[in-house]
Amino acid sequence: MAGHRADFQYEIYLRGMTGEVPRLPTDMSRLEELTERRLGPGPVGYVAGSAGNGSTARANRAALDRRRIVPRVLRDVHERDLSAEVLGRTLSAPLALAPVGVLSIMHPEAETAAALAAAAQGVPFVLSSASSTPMEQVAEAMGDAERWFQLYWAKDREVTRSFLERARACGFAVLVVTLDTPLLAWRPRDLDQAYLPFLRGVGTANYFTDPAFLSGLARPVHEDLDAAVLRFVDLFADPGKTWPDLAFLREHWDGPIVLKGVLHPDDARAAADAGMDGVVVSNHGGRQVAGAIAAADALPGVAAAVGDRLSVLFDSGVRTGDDVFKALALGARAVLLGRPYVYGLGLDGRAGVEHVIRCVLAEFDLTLALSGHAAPATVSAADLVEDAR
Ligand SMILES: Cc1cc2nc3c(=O)[nH]c(=O)nc-3n(C[C@H](O)[C@H](O)[C@H](O)COP(=O)(O)O)c2cc1C
Ligand SMILES: O=C(O)C(=O)c1ccccc1
Repeated sequence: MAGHRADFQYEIYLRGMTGEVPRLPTDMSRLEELTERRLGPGPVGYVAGSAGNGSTARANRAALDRRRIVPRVLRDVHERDLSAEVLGRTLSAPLALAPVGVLSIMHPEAETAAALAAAAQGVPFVLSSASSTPMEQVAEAMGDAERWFQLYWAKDREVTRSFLERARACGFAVLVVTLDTPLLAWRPRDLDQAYLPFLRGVGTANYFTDPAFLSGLARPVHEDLDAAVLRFVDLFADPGKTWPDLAFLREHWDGPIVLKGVLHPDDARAAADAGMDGVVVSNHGGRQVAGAIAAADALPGVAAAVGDRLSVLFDSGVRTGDDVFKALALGARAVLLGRPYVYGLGLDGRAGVEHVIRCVLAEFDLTLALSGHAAPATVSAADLVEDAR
């Protein structure tokens, strides 16, 4: 078989023989602290911050840390295949980059740099509705590399319809509908600094280039930024939506649809009943409901309820390759990587994002092999124990 993701390890050691060491740490759980030190409070506070006193974000980590892998030995793990079947497609590894808005606050090349890194590493990129780069521009840079579009389901039907049309026309294959953010939660780190990027017109590029959005403005955006921002704030999300409204999305999107932010098995069953194709078990990285259940604690229940009907994806708290392994063992088919790649972007642009993806996948490949598996599909609940709380 051609190379393994784990070969990145030898590449690093080989380079070391000429005196070179990696520009960024190889322990992805160290990136947050480094980024905070290098980039200063405003933007990093927005990325690292979460809802309430941060207990949900901490619970996400604790729920993964509490699960321990029980490795098996003397199984043939010489040749490994990391590919994963998700939403009727084959991914090269059970990993994609999570939708994260306003990436220009981390790096001037923003979403384009992250998308190119994902494309180069062969993992799907999920572009946020709140991207700082118009979707057409990101799509063009990506060529035919796998890309998914995350929808913030707007109050205005015409804006939603227009986003879906644009996303389809520029080659986004999967629609990820985020349901846990009908309102922005109480986020003390942002409140204390009175800092929200899109109030300055950052992260609104898809809206400010959209004909349906622009038709509701009395004057062009460059003449009245405040009015444009107010229209964005008013319509970007809709707390009035209910389950029957999903029919509208099913009607206007003919590819797979994934509901992001599902934590209850009954909501997962309702997603399947509504003709959806997948769910992302996620609490938005602890940024929405303060005090919410840890995403990893919600995962087994959702997987048991719909794992045979839907592709179950997972995010919130994934930092390292062993976290990816644990998520698979708890029932996920694939994992979305969030903050770590955003820190990689802030620290070293596209190269930083590539570094993060390569580290996580190399570590995952090694964890898989060292635990006695040659492919993700054989990982199961039997590979984990749970520490007593
Ligand atoms: C700065 C930031 C912005 C985000 N923006 C979006 C977004 O626009 N749409 C969305 O669905 N999720 C968004 N998320 C949530 C991520 O998709 C993902 O659920 C979360 O980052 C997972 O938690 P983790 O990064 O702690 O692993 C955002 C997260 C962060 C940190
Ligand atoms: O900050 C977030 O978590 C988020 O999802 C978001 C919401 C609106 C605009 C940009 C990002």
